[in-house]
Amino acid sequence: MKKLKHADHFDKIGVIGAGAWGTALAQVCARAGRDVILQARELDVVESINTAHRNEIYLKGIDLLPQVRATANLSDLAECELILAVPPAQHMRSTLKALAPFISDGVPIVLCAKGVERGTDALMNEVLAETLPNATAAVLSGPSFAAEVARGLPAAVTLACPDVDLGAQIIHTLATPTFRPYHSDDMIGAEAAGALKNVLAIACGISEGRGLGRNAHAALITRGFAEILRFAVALGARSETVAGLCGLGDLVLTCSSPQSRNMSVGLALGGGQTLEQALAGKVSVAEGVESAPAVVHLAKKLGVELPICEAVAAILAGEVNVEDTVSALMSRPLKFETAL
Ligand SMILES: NC(=O)C1=CN([C@@H]2O[C@H](COP(=O)(O)OP(=O)(O)OC[C@H]3O[C@@H](n4cnc5c(N)ncnc54)[C@H](O)[C@@H]3O)[C@@H](O)[C@H]2O)C=CC1
Ligand SMILES: O=C(CO)COP(=O)(O)O
Repeated sequence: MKKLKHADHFDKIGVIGAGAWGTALAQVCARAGRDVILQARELDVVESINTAHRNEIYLKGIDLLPQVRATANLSDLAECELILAVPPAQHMRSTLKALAPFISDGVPIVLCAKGVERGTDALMNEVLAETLPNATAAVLSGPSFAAEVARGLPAAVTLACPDVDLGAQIIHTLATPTFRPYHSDDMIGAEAAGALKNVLAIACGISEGRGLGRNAHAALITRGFAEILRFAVALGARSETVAGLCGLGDLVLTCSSPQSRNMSVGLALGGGQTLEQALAGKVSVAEGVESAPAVVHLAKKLGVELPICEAVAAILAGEVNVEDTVSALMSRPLKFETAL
């Protein structure tokens, strides 16, 4: 296999996964002047992007640049110098396995899913290490609703890559006047924060849907931030990462807008719907629903207490109701206000 030589930026970019975020990121690449190819599983998505320059299934009503080309074939990504992997977290393993025969040794893969794998409790970089051991990992995370990014509204995100030179190349590849990636070397912190904020957004949605008020909302965000910090640091991350865009930034965004799929699942649950009703008819993914049990399981292994995430997992599993959960959270032993 051919070894890649890194330049100042990458020109040929492959994006796997044409959901809302993969499509928006392909648009970012095109806007940055890169040669981008977007791989979709659904033939009607490929057709719609290549003919109407729209992804009407996952990113309705947004015009895409004609330079965003779609394909159903992973083999069309063979010449790409950089791959953005954007499937839902629970499908990252199968997606990377399917990609394996087509990519060059050592090709950098930017992991863009926010979640923890159920059954293994693996972060996405661990899934990558197991499926494509020769690939170089980076993580893209941060406050970035796909529709806003695709429209060209300003957004700033974290690009975490332990290889400083490679990280610099990736941010220069993706940066545009409206998309500003900041480089970090703390991949674990970015991944941990991205996975937990989705679970915490469900909690904020439940609170909002049940009419628990602004005080409860602020308390959930703040104590949720403490949970991210404990969890990330226990995994070996730095606390300053959690204070950045991929942590505090994304937590604030996702917990504050019904644009968030995770928050809207919470809103429905808080409003009295069952999980089945809340998810009915949705084509889009709410990662917190899938990741909550894995997050809680991994935290137990790490010896980290995550009362809010545990409460969300129990509500999602139908084990407890909202009222009893709120009472249980409020009657925990009183303590010093420390995050760690
Ligand atoms: N939508 C957003 O604003 C953002 C999403 N993300 C993250 O990006 C990841 C992907 O989310 P979205 O693009 O929003 O997805 P989406 O909810 O828009 O679409 C679902 C995606 O899942 C794919 N899919 C369904 N079954 C699959 C399977 N068996 N194997 C592989 N793929 C399958 C579909 O093809 C589609 O690409 C998630 O981890 C999400 O947290 C991150 C930042 C922003
Ligand atoms: O991760 C996101 C924004 O940064 C998108 O959040 P939702 O998946 O909850 O819509």
